[in-house]
Amino acid sequence: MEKAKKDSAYRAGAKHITPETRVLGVGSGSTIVYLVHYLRENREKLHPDLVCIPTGFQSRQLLVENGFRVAELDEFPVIDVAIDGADEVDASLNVIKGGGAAHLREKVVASAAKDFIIIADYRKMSEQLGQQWKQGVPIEVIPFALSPVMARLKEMGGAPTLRMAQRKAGPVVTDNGNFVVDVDFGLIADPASLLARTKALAGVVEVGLFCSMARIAYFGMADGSVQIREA
Ligand SMILES: O=C(CO)[C@H](O)[C@H](O)COP(=O)(O)O
Repeated sequence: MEKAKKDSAYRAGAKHITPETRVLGVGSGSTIVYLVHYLRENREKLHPDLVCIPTGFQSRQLLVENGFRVAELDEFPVIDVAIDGADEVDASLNVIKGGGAAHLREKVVASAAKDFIIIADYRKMSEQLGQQWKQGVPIEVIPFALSPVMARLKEMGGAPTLRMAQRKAGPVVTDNGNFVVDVDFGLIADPASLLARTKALAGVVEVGLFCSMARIAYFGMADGSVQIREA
């Protein structure tokens, strides 16, 4: 599995991070660690003034520890390329993200990017969302709105669960001070419609459905190959 993650990250890095890439969005998760390894091992191929915009605390730390310059969107509101992991990717390149509770900032960074690329291992590849990722769609909710949002999600046919922290009593609290509700909607026939309906609920800050955003996805496969899906 680690090899598959590394293969996808290195292939995408070699293809999409060129000497012209000045501002790079760097996502979150375990696959992204390999992208930072790629950057570390290929410094001579990078823009001399490369600036990285991390999507959260984890990738920020990782980039700083490896000697890369990190900045905020205030300073660099337009990103050349953003690369991020995924929890599931369907045949049309709709993506579920938020397994690491970072999808709000991940979506902001992806939206600011001229090009958004996904890296993942083969477990994330599916035909329809909900096939592989059984944990549900991550939805970031302000704590004040938790109960009404949970009730509305049930009315919409979902099975919501408040994500609980490990090694801390109580719920997961995001980098933005909010809660995450994982909502099982079964197989998702129309991700864009589900995104619109869930995002419209008062108190929902962001939904971990990324529709019509990714241009290309790289999947590291069990046999050592890398499969590519393009929008
Ligand atoms: O969306 C994310 C975090 O919110 C991650 O990108 C997603 O969970 C994939 O993580 P990993 O690379 O560890 O499988």
